[in-house]
Amino acid sequence: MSTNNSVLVLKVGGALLQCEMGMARLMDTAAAMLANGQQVLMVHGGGCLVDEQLAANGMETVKLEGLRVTPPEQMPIIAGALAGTSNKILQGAATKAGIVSVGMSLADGNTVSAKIKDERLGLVGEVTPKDGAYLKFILAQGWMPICSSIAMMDDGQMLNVNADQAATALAKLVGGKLVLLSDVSGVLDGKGQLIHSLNGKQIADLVKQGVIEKGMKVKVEAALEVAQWMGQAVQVASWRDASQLIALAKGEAVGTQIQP
Ligand SMILES: Nc1ncnc2c1ncn2[C@@H]1O[C@H](COP(=O)(O)OP(=O)(O)O)[C@@H](O)[C@H]1O
Ligand SMILES: CC(=O)N[C@@H](CCC(=O)OP(=O)(O)O)C(=O)O
Repeated sequence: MSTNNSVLVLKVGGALLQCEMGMARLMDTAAAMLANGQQVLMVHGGGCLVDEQLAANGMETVKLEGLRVTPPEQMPIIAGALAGTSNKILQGAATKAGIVSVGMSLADGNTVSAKIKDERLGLVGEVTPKDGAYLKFILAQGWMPICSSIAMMDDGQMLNVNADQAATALAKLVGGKLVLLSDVSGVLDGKGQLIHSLNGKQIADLVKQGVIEKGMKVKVEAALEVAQWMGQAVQVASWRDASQLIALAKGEAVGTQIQP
């Protein structure tokens, strides 16, 4: 496949949305990149907002290996929290930083194909790249797409997709460079120290040892899939760390490099 490094796919985790300063710093970084002619596609989660909204509606949160079990009655709340609240909070921060953005979801523009991932997870989706025309149009204007991880099947059924897996499909679609930004500085070892580089075998070992678990397991596996597809490292880093953002803007390696 051809790799086009001109698009930077930045995935941000939900905890960012609860940190005004983190959002402002990240959006200022993105604004500077855009001003430099760098195309930026932002993909976001919002797991903690979903947890809050479900609790406020008297509903329970159940996760299986980092993925939210999504019964049909929870789907409207989850879609509201991700495609609604989370998406618009980020769009607000982007607008404040002077970025022209397009708030969207995986359901827009024929961008991905979506199907049920595993019946045990309910309305959880698995997405594959379909048509990049809509995203490429937005990017070509110098605008920044801000994409939530709500997808739709051909019959109109909404699906809840893990946002790291959403970013994987979009990075493949645009042949972009993927950076997964979380609330931790990267993948940490059993002593809480940053691991600078990981390959597939090392990831499998750390998962087996229980050092990499839950959301981080989903994240590193998503990163590995893209690293192998692109033939280049995918970075897992932090939106919290101002120095990582500065390094990122310079194109330097930050956080943990997930090697193909
Ligand atoms: N080895 C590990 N290194 C770092 N974080 C880990 C590790 N194992 C599990 N985690 C957990 O994974 C979380 C990041 O995954 P997740 O909550 O899905 O992030 P995000 O919402 O940013 O996508 C960390 O905050 C941490 O609690
Ligand atoms: C299926 C599944 O687990 N969907 C996730 C989507 C949001 C997400 O991934 O948010 P973070 O990036 O903040 O973790 C969820 O419902 O929490």
